[in-house]
Amino acid sequence: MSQILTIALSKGRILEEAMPLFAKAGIALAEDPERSRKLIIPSTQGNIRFLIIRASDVPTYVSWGAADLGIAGKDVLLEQEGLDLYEPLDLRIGLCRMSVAEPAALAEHDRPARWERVRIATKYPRITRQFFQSRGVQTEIIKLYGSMELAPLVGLADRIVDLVSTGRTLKENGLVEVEEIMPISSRLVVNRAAMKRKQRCIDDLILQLQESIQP
Ligand SMILES: Nc1ncnc2c1ncn2[C@@H]1O[C@H](COP(=O)(O)OP(=O)(O)OP(=O)(O)O)[C@@H](O)[C@H]1O
Ligand SMILES: O=P(O)(O)OC[C@H]1O[C@H](OP(=O)(O)OP(=O)(O)O)[C@H](O)[C@@H]1O
Repeated sequence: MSQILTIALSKGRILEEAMPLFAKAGIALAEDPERSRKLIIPSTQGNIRFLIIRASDVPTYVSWGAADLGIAGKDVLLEQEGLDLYEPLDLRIGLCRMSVAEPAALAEHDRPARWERVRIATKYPRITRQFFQSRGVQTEIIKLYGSMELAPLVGLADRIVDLVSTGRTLKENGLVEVEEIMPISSRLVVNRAAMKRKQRCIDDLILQLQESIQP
């Protein structure tokens, strides 16, 4: 008898981009989570169910074993301390990059190689601290939960660290990307105990998803 697998993911872009991968593996959600208010959604394939949660909560559910697997951005995974998750697959969805950006006027005469002290607004204080520390730059970090692009426009910070994809959000707010910190994509993460207890089901799912990933 096959065991039940619980997969945690977030609504919005991850759900949108992950659904075609699951569909290629023969797995579909029984209800559309963008319409339903249900937080546990069964799949059409009996032994898999989905938990619909905030993107930044996915690692928590998986590391405590409340979900066996999850899909989370590398940004979210790197930002949370002390995670012990197995990360078997880069799903190559949610593709973007983590970058430092600043007002175009500042960028005209700014020299990133000469930064000594910067004031940065970001949702990612840990990644930001590590990046600037590795370059010997002192940071004052202002933690925000969204709309980082606003901060330099109203004097809350000189610069931001945020995700960039098309660059449209930066452009429409008069900001430019000055340094790329790292490329970002979403990963399949697995609870370590579940990996042992439900090894066959999880291995099968990993293999199926691997075949669905765009080269
Ligand atoms: N513009 C983008 N293009 C591509 N991928 C992105 C983009 N912005 C974010 N992502 C990726 O998608 C993931 C989920 O982003 P989403 O915007 O759905 O959630 P969120 O609002 O950041 O999370 P939370 O609700 O927990 O604050 C991010 O962690 C990141 O890996
Ligand atoms: O380069 P672009 O294609 O414009 O994408 C970048 C934007 O996407 C993300 O925000 P998102 O749309 O997820 O909004 P939120 O994080 O504030 O929910 C990110 O925080 C940027 O603001």
